[in-house]
This record gives sequence, C-alpha cells and structure tokens, in this order.
Amino acid sequence: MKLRDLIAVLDRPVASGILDTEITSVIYDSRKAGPGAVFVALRGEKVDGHDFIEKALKAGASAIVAETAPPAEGSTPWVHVRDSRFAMGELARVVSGDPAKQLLVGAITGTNGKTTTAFLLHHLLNHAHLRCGLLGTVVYDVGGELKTPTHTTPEAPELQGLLKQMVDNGCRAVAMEASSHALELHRMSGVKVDAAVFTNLTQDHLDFHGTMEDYFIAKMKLFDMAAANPKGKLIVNSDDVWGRRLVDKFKNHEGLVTYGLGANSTYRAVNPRYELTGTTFELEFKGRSLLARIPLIGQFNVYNSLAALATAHALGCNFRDSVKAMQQAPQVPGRMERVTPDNHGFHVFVDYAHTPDGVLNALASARGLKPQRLITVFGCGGNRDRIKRPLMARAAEEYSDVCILTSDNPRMEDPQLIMQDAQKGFAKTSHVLIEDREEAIHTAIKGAKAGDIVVIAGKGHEPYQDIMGVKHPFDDRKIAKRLVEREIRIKGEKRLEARELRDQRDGLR
Ligand SMILES: CC(=O)N[C@H]1[C@@H](OP(=O)(O)OP(=O)(O)OC[C@H]2O[C@@H](n3ccc(=O)[nH]c3=O)[C@H](O)[C@@H]2O)O[C@H](CO)[C@@H](O)[C@@H]1O[C@H](C)C(=O)N[C@@H](C)C(=O)N[C@H](CCC(=O)O)C(=O)O
Ligand SMILES: Nc1ncnc2c1ncn2[C@@H]1O[C@H](COP(=O)(O)OP(=O)(O)OP(=O)(O)O)[C@@H](O)[C@H]1O
Ligand SMILES: N[C@H](CCC[C@H](N)C(=O)O)C(=O)O
Ligand SMILES: [Mg+2]
Repeated sequence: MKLRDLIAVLDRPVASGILDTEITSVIYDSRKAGPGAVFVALRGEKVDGHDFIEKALKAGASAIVAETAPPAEGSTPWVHVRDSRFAMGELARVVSGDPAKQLLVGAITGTNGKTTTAFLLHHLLNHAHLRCGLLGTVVYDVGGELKTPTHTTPEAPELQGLLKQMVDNGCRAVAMEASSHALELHRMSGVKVDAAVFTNLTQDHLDFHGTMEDYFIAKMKLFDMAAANPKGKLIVNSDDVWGRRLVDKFKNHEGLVTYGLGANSTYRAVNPRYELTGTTFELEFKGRSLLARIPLIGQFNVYNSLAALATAHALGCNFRDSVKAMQQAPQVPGRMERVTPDNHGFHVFVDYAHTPDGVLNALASARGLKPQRLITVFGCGGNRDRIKRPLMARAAEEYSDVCILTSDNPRMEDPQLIMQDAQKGFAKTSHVLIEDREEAIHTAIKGAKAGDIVVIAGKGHEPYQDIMGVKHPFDDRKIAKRLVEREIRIKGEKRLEARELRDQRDGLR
C-alpha cells in the first residue's frame, strides 16, 4: 500500500518526502526496521523512540511517523502527527486490512477476571460454531494455532497481525482481554468492539495510572469504543461500585446489560452452591430461571460465568445452549487450579491472585469449601505497584490460618525488601517468611493435614520466576504436584516401615 493512501486515515497529518513509497508493515522498534516498514517513533517511559529514527532509517525503514517535524534537509518520507501511539493503531489497522471488521469482537476489561472470562467466552463462542480466537495473558489462539503472549493485550501492530491471522484461519469471532495499559497506550485504537465487558475495578497498577480515577478512565475507553459501534453491547458487573458508574454513564445506551448477584441485574445468579468439583447456581434472566453448573470454584467464577454468558448472548449465541455448555468449561490454567487428586486428604490450589482483591476472592473461595485449615503461600511482584503489597498481606491473613510470605517475581528489586513492604500489612503474627518460593511451597505441603487446603497464589500459569531480569524456569503447579507426590511416597514408605516393624514385633512375640 502506498504511504499516501495509508495516511489518509490519520487526522490532519503533515506529510513530506516521497509519498508513493510502498508500505508493508508498521513497526515501533528500530531494531526491527527493514524495507517496506514505516517506523513510528514513540515516547517511552525509558527512552524516546524519536532518538532511534536515524537507526531505523539506516536499517532500511521506508518512512517515519513522528511527533516532530522532519529535519529541514532530506527527502525521507515523513509524517508528522500529534499522537504517534494513536496514529500507530490506525496505521496498523489499515495495513492489516482492518481484520476486526470481519470478526465479532468481545473485549474484556477490569482488574480481575479478564483471562477467565475471555477463556469462558472463547469456549461458548466455539461451542456455538463461531470459530473463535483468544488473546490474553495466558495464550494467543489465532484459530487453532497457539502462541506465547508478549503482553496481555499486545501493541497495535502485533494485535492487528494476530487478528488478521484469525481471519485467515477462518475465525468469525475473538475473545480478548483489554488491559488498562493497552487502553491508555492506544494499543486497540481503531479496533471495532462489538461487546465491551467490565468485570470489576480494585487496586492495581497505580505505579502506571497514578490514581484509581485515572485507572477507571483508562478502562472506560473500551466502553466508548463499543458505544461508538451502532451494534455495540456494553456488559457491566453492576455489583461493582465502579461498574455502577459505568451503568450511570451509559444508562441511555440501548446495548447496555448488567450482571451480578444483586437484585436489579439483567443476568442474575442466585443460590450459589460451592463444591470441590464445581459450583451450581440459578441463573435468572427476564423472568426465566435456569440451573447452571460450572466446573469452576468460587464466587468470583460465578461472576466470570455470568459475564461470559451475557456476552455470548449479546453476540448472538443461544442462551440455553450456552448455559448447558458451561458445564464443559475449560480449566483456566493457574486459576484456582487443583493439583491434588480427587480423593487426596488435603487439597492444593494454584491461583494467579496478585492484587489485594484477587487474594481476598481466591481465599474466600477456598474458605467456601470449608477446610479444616487454610494455608496460604503468596508473594508480591517487584517493579510494580508497591502500595498493593501490605494490602495483599492484609487480605491473605483475613481468611488464612497460616500465611507463608515468599517471593514472587522480584524482577530488579531485592526480594527481602519486597517481603518487608508486604509484611507491614500483617496485623496478626501467624505468618512465616520464606524467601525461597520452592521451600515455601514445600513447607506448606509438608505441614498440610487431611481436610486442609493450601492455596499458592500469585504466579498461576507462569512457567518462570523473574529474578534480576532473568526468567528462571519455575512452575508452581509442577513444583506443588512433585512435592505432593513426594509426600504421598514418604507417607506410604513410613506406613510400610511401621507395618514391617509391627510384623517383626508380632513375630518376636
Ligand atoms: C508500561 C508499559 O506498558 N510499557 C510499554 C512501553 O514501554 P516503554 O514506554 O518503557 O518503552 P521504552 O523502552 O521507553 O521505548 C520507547 C520506544 O523506543 C523504541 N526503541 C527502544 C530502543 C531501541 O533501540 N529502539 C527503539 O526503537 C521502543 O521500541 C519503544 O517504541 O512501550 C513498549 C513498546 O511499545 C511496551 O512493550 C512496554 O510494555 C512493557 C514491556 C510492559 O511490561 N508492559 C506491561 C506493564 C503491560 O503492558 N501489561 C499489560 C497487562 C497489565 C494487566 O495485568 O492488566 C499488558 O497488556 O500486557
Ligand atoms: N471476577 C473476579 N473478581 C475478583 N477476583 C477474581 C475474578 N476472577 C478471577 N479473580 C482472581 O484474580 C486472579 C486473576 O484472574 P484472571 O487471570 O482471570 O484475571 P485478569 O484480569 O486476567 O488478571 P491479569 O490482569 O493479571 O491478567 C484469579 O487467579 C483469581 O484469584
Ligand atoms: N499482569 C500482572 C501480572 C502480575 C503477576 C505477578 N506474578 C507479578 O509478577 O507481580 C501485572 O503485570 O501486574
Ligand atoms: Mg489476564
């Protein structure tokens, strides 16, 4: 496509140089530059992409998009824009042929529950024979082909490329997470959103957004996008206080639907029953009531299921069929994932709770299963929101009988200092500090007795531990399974030894 045609989509660009240049890709990293690429200079948190324009050109980039005017001399194709991140979204969309136009786009935002709801929606849409892609924290599925994610919501050029692959692979829909970073940084700009879903808003990412209000404003952008689509649907958790603000803002929008456990929701769950193997509840909708069963644990998964069901319905799936299909919902990797066999004496769950509210919800769910004792292993990530650390400790001890505070991904920080930050939130004394995460998990499992539940929170599906920028292989689920098997073996051996001793003693009598 010619640069001239491509930039027609931008708002008042100031272009110079040869505009008939052929453009085949949009990039924002000079190290990936080559012929056919338009390099978009982004002002970053660490460096300024404008400082890499020369490098991009030397590497063969065909054109530049920048927030600065071109140097006086030179004939480089150059497009001067007001906001290069926003421009990048539009350019990436057009270069990829606007794939979202050919897909039903269900996008989920909120502090917690995005991944789970996206997985559930993906399941329901596939079940309704709407071949569906999935983009989020755990996996990118572009229609049968799986990829390891770089971000929860990737940068615009990658995002548009993935959507295009979905279209090429015959997908008709996509279930995607819209992170607040992505919304703030215009990674989704230009994407046509058919259904915007709001799960909840609680404290996280204040290092990036500064205040809860700004964090909320970032999330709200997804709803402006859906509201701009004449067929757009807005699906909101009306039990959440921030959700109610969304409801208020869009109360006159005909695509607005709500869900929750509260009395006035469009989709409402009542009488939930929580068991080790799943949850049942009655689902009320327009005076009808259906019995729903999900193989997922905890009240928060009732919310995630309601969100997915309401969205699938809004996107045209048969409601009754979807409710039935929820019985076969997939286990979301690392979200209250049980690693112990059904008949085991105590149970171990691996969960991704890494916010105060996430921890509270995960542990409340475990409590709902009525354990003898609840043993929690958790830590806080480095180089991220520091304010949440003591709040996570507070949340952990609220429901736990024993808390083992350990290291999560310390990244470039000292794990001892992160733990000290968190420790300030403990009001009681029933906690232990063990920096080595494997040792912490081992201590919890060794100490667990029949009837107990161990929750290992924070890293869920992550297969690594990020220490000083190096990702060391580390998987809570694999480690917990291995340690449980070891305990079973040791206990078995001890029982055998005791029996042999008894037999010997009896033989001696
Ligand atoms: C806070 C944040 O989101 N940062 C994003 C931001 O990085 P940055 O502002 O620090 O960029 P920078 O390193 O200063 O570089 C500025 C520009 O110079 C360019 N550059 C740099 C060096 C060079 O040699 N050549 C060159 O062209 C870079 O490619 C970039 O375009 O822009 C980068 C490129 O556009 C992103 O990759 C990066 O995501 C980083 C990796 C990240 O960790 N983001 C996380 C926090 C994130 O986005 N998380 C959310 C999920 C959050 C949730 O759980 O809800 C997500 O969607 O994944
Ligand atoms: N609806 C919910 N409300 C509150 N907590 C939830 C909800 N759903 C999940 N959680 C908790 O939050 C954790 C993260 O869930 P999930 O991965 O689905 O959310 P997410 O929004 O995608 O998170 P992230 O932004 O980190 O990717 C879960 O492991 C669980 O402990
Ligand atoms: N999406 C989350 C992941 C946190 C996972 C946790 N294990 C940590 O490292 O803090 C974030 O970027 O804050
Ligand atoms: Mg996620």
